[in-house]
Amino acid sequence: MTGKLIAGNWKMNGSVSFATELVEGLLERLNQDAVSADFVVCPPAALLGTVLSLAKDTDLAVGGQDCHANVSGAHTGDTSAELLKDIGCGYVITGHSERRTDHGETNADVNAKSAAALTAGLTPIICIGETEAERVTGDTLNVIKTQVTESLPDDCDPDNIVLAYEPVWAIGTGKTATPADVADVHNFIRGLLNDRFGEDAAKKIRILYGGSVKPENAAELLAVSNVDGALVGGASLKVEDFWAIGVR
Ligand SMILES: O=C[C@H](O)COP(=O)(O)O
Repeated sequence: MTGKLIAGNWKMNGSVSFATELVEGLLERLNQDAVSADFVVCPPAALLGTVLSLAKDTDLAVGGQDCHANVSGAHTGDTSAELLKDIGCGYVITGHSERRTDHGETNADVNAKSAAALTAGLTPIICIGETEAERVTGDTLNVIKTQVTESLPDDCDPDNIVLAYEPVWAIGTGKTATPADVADVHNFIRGLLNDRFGEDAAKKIRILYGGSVKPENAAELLAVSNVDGALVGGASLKVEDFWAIGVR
């Protein structure tokens, strides 16, 4: 692990002109500022070609928002991890709560997709997080434990995975978990990773926080123990805001 990882998930937003302007803005800043954070953008699949051609041979990494667990085959509308790797991606988001909800993805699905990503040579950003109902009933840590246990592939290499803790109730709502809440969950996740991989290996795994991260709260959240970066939705669509989250 080096600096913080700031990942932008554009979700189903953007256009060719939007992507061009945003990526050019990021590259301009990457060229000018001394940056310790690593930046990755995850545009919709249809914009990957545009973004990859702009980001080629730069420090801006690019990722997909999902991949299929299979290498190829009759899976209309899906994209394999191999293809993402082939076109130049370095990352892929797996198990985002919107895919778990919209497409019924289970921990087993997320595990299989993450394994496919690793096999293809991509770094999966594996998303976990409790719903509001689970939080209210005090089940947060149980849910997190199950998700971490079941979503991470058996033989995954800690060097090549990223976790993202995103409380579902904080996504796109403007509600953010308090630094104390984030610390509790991130420290708990680190403990689970320590148990599974051993402390030396587990410390290589970056644990991102996601859920209404913006320039105004980024410094506080990124200063929390075991918060190694951010997975940013809405604020990643504005170059000034996305940049300000990672460079302060
Ligand atoms: O993947 C990103 C997260 O879902 C967070 O989205 P948000 O920053 O719009 O709350």
